[in-house]
Amino acid sequence: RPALRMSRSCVTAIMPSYILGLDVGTTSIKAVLLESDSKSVAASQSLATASDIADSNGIKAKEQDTARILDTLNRCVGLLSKDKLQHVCSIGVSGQMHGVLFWNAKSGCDWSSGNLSQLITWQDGRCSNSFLSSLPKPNSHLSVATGFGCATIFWYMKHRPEFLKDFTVAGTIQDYVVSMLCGLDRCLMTPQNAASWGFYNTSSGQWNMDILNGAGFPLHLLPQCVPSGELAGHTRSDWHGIPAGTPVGAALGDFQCAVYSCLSAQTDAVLNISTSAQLTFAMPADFKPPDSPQPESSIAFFPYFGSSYLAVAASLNGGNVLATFVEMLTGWMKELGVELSEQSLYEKMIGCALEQESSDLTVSPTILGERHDPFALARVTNISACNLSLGHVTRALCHGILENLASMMPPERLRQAGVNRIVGSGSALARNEVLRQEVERVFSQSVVYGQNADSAVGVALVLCDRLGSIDGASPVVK
Ligand SMILES: Nc1ncnc2c1ncn2[C@@H]1O[C@H](COP(=O)(O)OP(=O)(O)O)[C@@H](O)[C@H]1O
Ligand SMILES: O=C(CO)[C@@H](O)[C@H](O)[C@H](O)[C@H](O)COP(=O)(O)O
Repeated sequence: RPALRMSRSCVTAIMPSYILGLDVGTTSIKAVLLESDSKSVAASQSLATASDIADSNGIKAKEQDTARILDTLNRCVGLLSKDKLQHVCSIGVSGQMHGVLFWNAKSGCDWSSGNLSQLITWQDGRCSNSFLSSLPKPNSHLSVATGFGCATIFWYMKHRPEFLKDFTVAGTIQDYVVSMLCGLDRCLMTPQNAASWGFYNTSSGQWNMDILNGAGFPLHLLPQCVPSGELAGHTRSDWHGIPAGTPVGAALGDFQCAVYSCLSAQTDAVLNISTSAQLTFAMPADFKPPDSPQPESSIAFFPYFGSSYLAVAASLNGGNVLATFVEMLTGWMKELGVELSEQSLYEKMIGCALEQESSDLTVSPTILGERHDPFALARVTNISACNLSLGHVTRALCHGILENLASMMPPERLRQAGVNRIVGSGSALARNEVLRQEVERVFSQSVVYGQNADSAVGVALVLCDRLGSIDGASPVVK
């Protein structure tokens, strides 16, 4: 619905305004334009970043090429209509949690600045269990796992201290994007992302300064926290036609934003499957997390907005399991001298598995282990001569992904929490009918699929609901 709206310094013609929602995912960038009055999606684009870097040092590193991510982000936004971009009234950014990249404030505020590290992602495996147990115990209800920002920084302190000396700022990839857009000389981080780094107390809203200081941690690399849903600043220059001075929200977690895009009732749970997978429900408003970490629990309590929490089974093994299978097939076919695009492989796999309604092949698909059980790697059992077709294997993989999630968050646990419906989100689920069938098979609750349910839409909705589209909403930091 077009509206007469105040725009920066003048009253402009009747023209809808939009909120740009960006999600920097592990596999792809998503960009949506949300019409701010109707809250409907006016346009969306998605591009794979193809940014994974091979682990050349054998340390189980999982890094991504930051320059490629940023280039993909710029290309993705560039695919949206220029006309609409000129009417963007605020920008929200979400992205993959837990990971860390480093930059230099002095050379910063420039997309192409030289002194920028690669992104060490949530899938990184360099922090062994013995290394993690050598770290101080956090004052938080969340335990620290490999791939968490603070654990990664501790790893650099021990193994490559000289590396850290080159950088003055650290943050998640989505924090970096916000810093660049606003020209910030430091990193502002919301509790959603801070909690995902470890050594952050969600009740007090503070980093574990004393504990970290006592362990010699470089405190200057800790971002400054701002509440989830607040502004971080304004764009410092024109960006793809979006005028300078446009308000930008402090970056949020992709998981919370996916939930925000489709959680409408206390009796709903949200199942998001993208590269990873999360099954979550909202805790009652008066819920307080436990005092200390529970590393063996498959359910964690992550901060949502204000003082509310989400109970989540955050599986490290979601769409990436299928992506790894596709990669394996591609590698084998290459060795055999056959070529088939990724897209056709997915189509054929899904097609074959739809024909194969069930399989007695059993796949436990935890190729990355799980945070509560890092040593339980994937297994294939019950192999017979009759269950090795592409249909059987794909069906068993998809079933295994859902069985694993259900073992982390059993249907009975959902029932006890009053959940009677599961809302599906995420593009791995949206693009894979076999996964959807398996959700419906494994969980007894009814299942619906959110339209436009993903993090980019969620973060745009947050901006829409929390800040309105009124120009000049005051930022936390100017
Ligand atoms: N052509 C395809 N058909 C079906 N599923 C796909 C296809 N391409 C990728 N996927 C799935 O989507 C997942 C990535 O989803 P995406 O939403 O892009 O992730 P993220 O939000 O983590 O960046 C992959 O891990 C894979 O399982
Ligand atoms: O692990 C958690 C929460 O602990 C996840 O919810 C978190 O979003 C993910 O680890 C990463 O952010 C990756 O998300 P995605 O790229 O799979 O969408």
